Amino acid sequence: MGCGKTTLAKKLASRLSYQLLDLDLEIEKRAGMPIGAYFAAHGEDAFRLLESETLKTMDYMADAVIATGGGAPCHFDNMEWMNQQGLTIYMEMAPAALARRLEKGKAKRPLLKDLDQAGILHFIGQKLQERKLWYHQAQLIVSGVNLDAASMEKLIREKLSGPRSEIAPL
Ligand SMILES: Nc1ncnc2c1ncn2[C@@H]1O[C@H](COP(=O)(O)OP(=O)(O)O)[C@@H](O)[C@H]1O
Ligand SMILES: O=C(O)C1=C[C@@H](OP(=O)(O)O)[C@@H](O)[C@H](O)C1
Ligand SMILES: [Mg+2]
Repeated sequence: MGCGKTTLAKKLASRLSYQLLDLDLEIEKRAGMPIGAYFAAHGEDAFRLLESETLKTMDYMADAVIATGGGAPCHFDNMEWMNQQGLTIYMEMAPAALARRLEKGKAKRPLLKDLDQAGILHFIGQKLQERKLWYHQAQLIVSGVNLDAASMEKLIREKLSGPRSEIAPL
């Protein structure tokens, strides 16, 4: 949460003229309500089921940039599934930098909405620790700090032209 997936996916899709999808928006369309309301009405376990089902059944073109929510890779076999579909990227950032960015947007994130700044920092640190097992399965790991679409495109092209890449070039 907060590393800039939603923001950068939009810019990257526009730069590459690729389709853009944000898994959270697709979930909101299916649920007919914002994620915060879905969490409040049905709880996190139901959200994770809907998230996994949406991830695996939404229509997307071969040329697509897809931003997921930060928890999506860490439930069910979602990460393995994504790794079979395309190039997965983890935008890594330190907890303090994430917490600073998330203070403003916490109302939209049900897991953070009731926490103060110190609470967000603690929660993010704990989640990163729990989730790194999945995040480190990403095929490309980049720093999310000061990352713009041009730099991201360059990093992706370098990865795809690498000697052991099994993914078709852009
Ligand atoms: N490169 C960046 N530099 C500074 N702030 C950013 C950057 N990218 C995103 N943000 C801000 O950080 C917050 C989280 O961004 P968002 O794209 O929603 O992240 P995610 O989808 O990973 O949770 C937003 O307030 C956004 O404006
Ligand atoms: O990390 C998480 O568990 C979540 C991240 C959110 O997406 P972003 O990572 O885009 O904020 C959203 O899916 C939901 O609030 C849960
Ligand atoms: Mg997002």
